[in-house]
Parts: sequence; C-alpha cells; structure tokens
Amino acid sequence: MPNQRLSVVVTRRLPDVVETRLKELFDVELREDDAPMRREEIAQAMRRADVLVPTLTDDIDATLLAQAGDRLKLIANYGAGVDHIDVHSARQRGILVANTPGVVTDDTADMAMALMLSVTRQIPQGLAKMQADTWRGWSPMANLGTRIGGKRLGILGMGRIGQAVARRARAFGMQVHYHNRRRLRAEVEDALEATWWESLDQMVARMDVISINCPHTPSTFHLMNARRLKLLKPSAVIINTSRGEVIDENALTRGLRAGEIAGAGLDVYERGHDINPRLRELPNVVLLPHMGSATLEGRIEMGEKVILNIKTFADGHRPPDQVLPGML
Ligand SMILES: O=CC(=O)O
Repeated sequence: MPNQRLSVVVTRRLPDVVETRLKELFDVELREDDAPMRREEIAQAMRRADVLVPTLTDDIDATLLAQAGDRLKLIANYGAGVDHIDVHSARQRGILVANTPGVVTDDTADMAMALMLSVTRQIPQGLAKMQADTWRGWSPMANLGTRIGGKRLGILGMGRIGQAVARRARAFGMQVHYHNRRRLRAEVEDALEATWWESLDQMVARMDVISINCPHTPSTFHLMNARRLKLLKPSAVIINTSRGEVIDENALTRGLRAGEIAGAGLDVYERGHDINPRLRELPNVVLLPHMGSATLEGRIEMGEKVILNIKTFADGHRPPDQVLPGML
C-alpha cells in the first residue's frame, strides 16, 4: 500500500530515537508507560492497526490472532525470537510476521561468555565478598574457580548467535563442539575450528560447558530434559541465553541441587520471570534478568530493523526479515 501512512501500534516503550522516527514515518500509537499491554488491549489494537509491533512479553497466540480484524497485515516483532507469536495462525490469516535478527547476535554472545566466566570464576561470590567487606586479603587457596581455556564447549544451536559464541570461545582458548540439525558448510566449520556432533547425547556427555543457542520451537522444547541433563559430567556447567523452555528448569534445579551438574548461568527461564524459587537459593548458579541483548546500541538497531520491515512492506514488498512457518 504505497503512499499511505500506515497505522502502527507499539506495545512497549522503545528508545527515543526509534519512537521519534516511527512518529515521522507512520501514524503510530506509542506507549506512555512501559507496562505490557493487557491481552484485551492487544486484541483491540489488532483491530484498528495495519501493523502491530509487539515484543517477547506479548503472547500473540491463535486465540488472540482470531480476534484481529481484517485490517492487520503485519506483525513486526521487536526482537529476534518469535516463539511468542503463532506464526502458523498468522499466516493462515494472511498476516505477515517479521523479526529483528542479526542485531542481537554479538550482544547475546557477549552475555553467554559473561555468564560462562561468572559461573566458572565465581565473579558474583567475589563481588558479594567485597560488598559485605569480608575480604581479608589475598590467599593462594581463596576464590578458586575453574579455567575455561582448554576446556570443551558444546554449543547447542549453531546459528548466528552460536557461531558468535564459538568465535569468542576460540579466542579464550576453548575447544568448540556443536550440535545443530544441519551441519555447517565445511569452510564455515573450519574457520570456527568447530567439531560437529550428530548425536546430542554423545556431545552432552563429553563437554565441560554447554551453551544453549538454539531458538525455542516445538522440536527444541525441553531438548535438555531430565534424561539428557543426567548425561552431563558432574563438573559441567550449562549456560542459557536463548529461551528457558529449551531446558527442563525443574530437572536442572534438581541436578544442580544434587551436585550432578556443577553450575549454571541463566539469562532466560521456562516461565518468563516466574523462576523456580529453588534456583535462587543455589550458590553455583548465576541468574540474570533476560538481558542478553540489552545494550542501547542493540535496542536502537532493533528499532531500525522494525522500521525497515514496516517501510518495505508499506512500499509494497515483503519485509526483509519475514519469518515463515517453515523457517522454525
Ligand atoms: O531475547 C531477545 C530477542 O528475542 O530478541
């Protein structure tokens, strides 16, 4: 629909520069405060807007999509993961879905490394000591962590983010292994010096650190289930910067409590911010509030991607970051 100002509803507050640009280009409704919209508000928005810009805190399921009017043509998600959107239902209703891949890659990979080092080098424990003023000076046997250099890192999901983690891990001297539905092309694998495992079970059993970097889809739900978690070496550490649903959180908590897994660094949880309370009590766990992609630069670039997706659609083309059900 060229030469027409599209009506766009955005469900959360975004960086100022992004909101300003959206106002220049579209007939946009922005949020006054940052509270997530209620389901009913989203349903209403989907009846009056051409484009909805939701985020991962909005559950755009089939029931909600059934309430969308004929007007809604595009869901331009602010974020890379689209597991909160029923992409199949949207397609059946002729609603396009787009996301913001690429711009969250490096920030999320940085956070995976930060979590890995936090867990293995006990950084939060060191910080707590300093804050409690209980440090009484250097001692050879105090604050002993584990070295990551020379250790085996198993990356589960070798897409953009997995590969960015691999490059960082190589720079830290780790041996990189990965499991992915599809094996990487030989030259990509060689450049990353990464070893492919066809069997996830076999890889899991041999790694010192596991990093979860696959998206959450029906086939990755609880990929790290109780049985597989039991295959981990008791000295192994698990890092998750992807989606909580890939790990059975209760089984992980049990394994950590029982000493069957040495530690975990988690940025994401199975039930959003409703975290298994027992996880909080564990000393060998570093928990972060889903901040893997949280840099101002990244958030602005995500906004630029959303705008490009909407603008391209407004010009009568497919959004560059269209998500199709078959891609999941
Ligand atoms: O988790 C963040 C994203 O999906 O962009």
